[in-house]
Amino acid sequence: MKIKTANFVISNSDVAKCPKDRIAEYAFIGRSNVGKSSLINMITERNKLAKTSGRPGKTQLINHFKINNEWFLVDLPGYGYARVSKSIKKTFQSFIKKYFLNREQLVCTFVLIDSRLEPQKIDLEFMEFLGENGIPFCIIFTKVDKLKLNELNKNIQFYSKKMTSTLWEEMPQYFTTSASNSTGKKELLNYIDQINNQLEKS
Ligand SMILES: Nc1nc2c(ncn2[C@@H]2O[C@H](COP(=O)(O)OP(=O)(O)OP(=O)(O)O)[C@@H](O)[C@H]2O)c(=O)[nH]1
Repeated sequence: MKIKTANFVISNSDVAKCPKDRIAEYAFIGRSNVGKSSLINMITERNKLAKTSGRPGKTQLINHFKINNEWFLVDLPGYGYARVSKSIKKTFQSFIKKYFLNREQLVCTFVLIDSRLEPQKIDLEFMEFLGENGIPFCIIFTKVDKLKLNELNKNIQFYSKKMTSTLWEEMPQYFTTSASNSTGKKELLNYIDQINNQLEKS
């Protein structure tokens, strides 16, 4: 898929105020600082579509971007940012939960995981929440340029073992990406394209 247009539509914290268009929606979420904004900019080839910084926790709203006038890319707040207050955390969690439980247009959620880290409780719990509620998701292992290939494979294997030894029958579909060298861009966009084509036919 070639990204021809990528337009910011709206930011808010209320799922009822999200765009009404009945087009496929793909959400991106992960722990603060996982590289979500960088990934969004990499796949859309826009330097500043999503705001990046070394400071974790800037994305605090549900941000809708319309891609090629065909689908929505949604940039969600990072979870697990320790420096926000407990009450802010609670509000985050409740509006994010509402988004997932109520957004009918959502066809796939991409859960971003830093490829260098061991499985984190907060990510596993979040995927559990998605699974329990029948919300389809894939994993994206980010920042793979920071690892050697054998280290990356080892980490993914470890992740897969952890998931399949708990709640999951198999490792969910996953992608490996780097915003530094565009690894994974084609695969991710092809995957979205494939789903969009299937939806168009059905
Ligand atoms: N080496 C490398 N660094 C990356 C990559 N992606 C992001 N980074 C760096 O990681 C830091 C966080 O990146 P962001 O894209 O702002 O992360 P975010 O997940 O949007 O952050 P929040 O707003 O906290 O949700 C920045 O310093 C980026 O330059 C990557 O693929 N490779």
